[in-house]
Amino acid sequence: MTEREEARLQGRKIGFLGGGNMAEALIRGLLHSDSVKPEQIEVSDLKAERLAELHTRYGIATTTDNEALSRWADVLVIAVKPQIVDRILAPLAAGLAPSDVVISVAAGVPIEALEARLPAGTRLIRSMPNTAAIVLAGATAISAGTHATTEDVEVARAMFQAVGRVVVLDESLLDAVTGLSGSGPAYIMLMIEALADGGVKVGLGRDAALLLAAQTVYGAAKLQLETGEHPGRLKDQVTSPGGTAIAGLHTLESGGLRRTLIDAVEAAANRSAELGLQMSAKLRR
Ligand SMILES: NC(=O)C1=CN([C@@H]2O[C@H](COP(=O)(O)OP(=O)(O)OC[C@H]3O[C@@H](n4cnc5c(N)ncnc54)[C@H](O)[C@@H]3O)[C@@H](O)[C@H]2O)C=CC1
Ligand SMILES: O=C(O)[C@@H]1CCC=N1
Repeated sequence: MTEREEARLQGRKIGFLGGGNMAEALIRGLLHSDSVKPEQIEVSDLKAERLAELHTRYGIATTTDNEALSRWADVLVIAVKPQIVDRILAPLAAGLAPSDVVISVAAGVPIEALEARLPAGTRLIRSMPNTAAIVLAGATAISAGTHATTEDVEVARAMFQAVGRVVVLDESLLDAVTGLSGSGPAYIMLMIEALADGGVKVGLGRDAALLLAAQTVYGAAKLQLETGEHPGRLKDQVTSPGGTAIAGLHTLESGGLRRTLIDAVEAAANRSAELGLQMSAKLRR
């Protein structure tokens, strides 16, 4: 993150409404990256036990009062499950100032639906991060709401850039992002587990197999990101004529790995769109 981006977060009070997996990934990433101090973060949640855990781990303030959190925060991150977003928005109105920025991470909940439940003119950003934010390797897409300023987009960009990479996209593409990078860590974990199982099947110990599987996925991703080379070319560099890699690749092609991955992204994107329609209908009621 550049100094300019870091400066965008300086002194901002960031409130997380909902202290679950995604909120913790962002909090931990933000604190590890040193772009915010624990005094700049507060979390609200229904569960006192969960709040105590977050306080102990990160030294951040906590509350069970969502409205008090919205009063305190300059940047309010909505990090509850999509299904309950409709219930938590209206009570926040009294605590929101016109200069506050609201950032939603809720999968599938459209800007239009969120804005319908927030005070008129609320500066809103919709985002789709992923859990790799916890190790500063997140992938996030953000879209500006109707009243968000360029500066608001930059504040959101700085927040997510502190914990990984960011793209700014039109909202119409966020279901696609949810299907790919938002849900993607789950797909890759399945692959790491399966690769390690493969290693065990051919005689490796479980620990060595898991380490080699995870490091291979990490290294391959880093190789593509840092060289910017087409993945097909990088694949060819591993694949000698009549060699081992082509034998493995042939098996993956026979099993339909590419088609299955494409279908998985599409299925998750469709589910995100479906959730969005349900949420929109609920929020307009
Ligand atoms: N987990 C993931 O990989 C990703 C999640 N998201 C989005 O992040 C949001 C949160 O997801 P997770 O953190 O996975 O869920 P989670 O279930 O781990 O966390 C949600 C938290 O909200 C709290 N909560 C429930 N009702 C509340 C209320 N009325 N007031 C305050 N807190 C309340 C719960 O006690 C829980 O701690 C969802 O909208 C999801 O779509 C987005 C990208 C990736
Ligand atoms: O499955 C879910 O609801 C969340 C949204 C994006 C990733 N996981």
